Amino acid sequence: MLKGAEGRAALKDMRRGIEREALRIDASGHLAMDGHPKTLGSALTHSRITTDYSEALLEFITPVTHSIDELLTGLTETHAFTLNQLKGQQLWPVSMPCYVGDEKDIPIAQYGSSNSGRMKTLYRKGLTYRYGALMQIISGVHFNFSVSDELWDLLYAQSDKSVSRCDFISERYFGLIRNYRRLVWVLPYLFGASPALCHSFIKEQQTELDFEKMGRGTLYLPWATSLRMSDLGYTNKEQERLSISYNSLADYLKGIRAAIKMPSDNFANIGVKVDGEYRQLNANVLQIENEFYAPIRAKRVTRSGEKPSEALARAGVEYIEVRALDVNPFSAIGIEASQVRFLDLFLLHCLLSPSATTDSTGEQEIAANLKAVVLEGRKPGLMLSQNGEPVAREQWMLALFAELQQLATLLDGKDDDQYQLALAKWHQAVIDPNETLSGQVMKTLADKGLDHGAWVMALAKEYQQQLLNYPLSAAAQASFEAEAQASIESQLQMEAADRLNFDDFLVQYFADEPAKEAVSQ
Ligand SMILES: Nc1ncnc2c1ncn2[C@@H]1O[C@H](COP(=O)(O)OP(=O)(O)OP(=O)(O)O)[C@@H](O)[C@H]1O
Ligand SMILES: N[C@@H](CCC(=O)O)C(=O)O
Ligand SMILES: N[C@@H](CS)C(=O)O
Repeated sequence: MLKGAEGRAALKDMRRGIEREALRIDASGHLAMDGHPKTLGSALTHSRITTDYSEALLEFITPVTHSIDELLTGLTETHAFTLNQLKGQQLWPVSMPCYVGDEKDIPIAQYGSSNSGRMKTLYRKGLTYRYGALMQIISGVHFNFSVSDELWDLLYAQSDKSVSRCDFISERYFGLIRNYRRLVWVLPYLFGASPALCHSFIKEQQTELDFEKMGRGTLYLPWATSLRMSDLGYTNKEQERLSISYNSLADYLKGIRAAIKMPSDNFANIGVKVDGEYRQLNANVLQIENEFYAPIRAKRVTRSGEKPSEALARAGVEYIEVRALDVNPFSAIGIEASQVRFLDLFLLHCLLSPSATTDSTGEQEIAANLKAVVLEGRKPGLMLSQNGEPVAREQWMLALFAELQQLATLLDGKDDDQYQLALAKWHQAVIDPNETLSGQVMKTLADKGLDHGAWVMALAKEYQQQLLNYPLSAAAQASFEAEAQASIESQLQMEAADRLNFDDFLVQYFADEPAKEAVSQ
């Protein structure tokens, strides 16, 4: 049905958005200790330049677009504008942080005196008490994705229409999510780029991982792909007991709603308000839904004051957020076009393939496969488990790539080869693990005989030059300057408009909305 011109056009018209995080560092490679530069505008209200956990952890957000070129050009322009404002500071171009002095010195992001701004900073203070600042300055790239309305029309027309179009879309996005979770290990295998880290990252952490040492201060695991996605990285054990279901939007919302109300003894021991001072938003397993660190999220753009789950309950799933990407060290903007095209194919495959619901056995298999690939994904002959049966990593990937090849050929049609070229590039990594990003990182460190930190510093400098030389148009420059100014005005207006005191604001935010079932539009 999708092979005809109409189906092909409907498939091709995907929409994408990228969020890229990067630490600001000084010329010696140490974490920048100054505040978010005023010339970048307000981190609270700017639509494209904000901060994540730390005042030094920049986050660049692209507007949603159908065009891959526009997506990556927009991301590049944001990087170039920002580098021009950083007065010699650079961006740390890998996921795992380095050269952090005392963890207590890591500045959490500040968003001003408005209630929303204070809530964002308090949330981050809670994350600090719960997980430590070092984990929270790990950087990632998030890939946001949706398919066209035309594709939904075609798929819905083919369905039995037993549910509304809106509910049909939500359930199909959850089918995508379930297939993605069964295959999520493919992403750290291909794109994981944190097989090594600076010993300073481990210093206080207990780890049973038997790291090997390289140079003066580099620790690595010989076959690792993404330590960022390991227990040492941007994950947390406390959330494993949540067992949030992806079998339907309704089940998912039930799980999320329960989690933000589930008390945690560990986090209660921190205290919520001690001697009149807040330490965290509350003592639940999740302070807010953002704290659920899953490798993929169902999303809908929220209205002002709306929680992510309320937006989903109001009008169903609008897009999905892939959160399993390390920063690509071989790109000045943290991601390259061939990765975007692979992700298009991968996510379309997850959407269009049959998708069984998952039970606890399936969840265990998903977790075991991911852990194996994160810690030793490049190991020759690595065996994984598919529907309870042992399968070699290479064999599973070859079967997957054969299916993606059909999609690539269909999307390219007669007049293009971009998807087939992208797939062919990453197919090399299926055959030879050295062609994966983590394989290339290890090869680079070995060839250059460099410490991880020294290599990353050299990259940071190279990308600084590249981005400072980027020919930012006068119009783009003016647009960034105007938005920076407007965002500062907007923050001041928010601060002036607050009527509630902070305590009452938090009470209102967490007030029990009548449970809204997932509704048809
Ligand atoms: N329909 C859509 N399809 C694909 N991408 C979308 C769609 N709508 C929004 N996006 C993208 O999703 C991203 C949203 O990022 P943003 O940081 O603004 O929101 P968020 O992720 O919900 O916020 P936070 O990071 O604080 O949780 C943007 O890159 C945007 O372009
Ligand atoms: N820094 C986290 C993401 C932070 C967040 O939850 O947005 C990462 O490495 O993906
Ligand atoms: N973005 C991360 C760190 S602030 C979170 O929402 O938890």
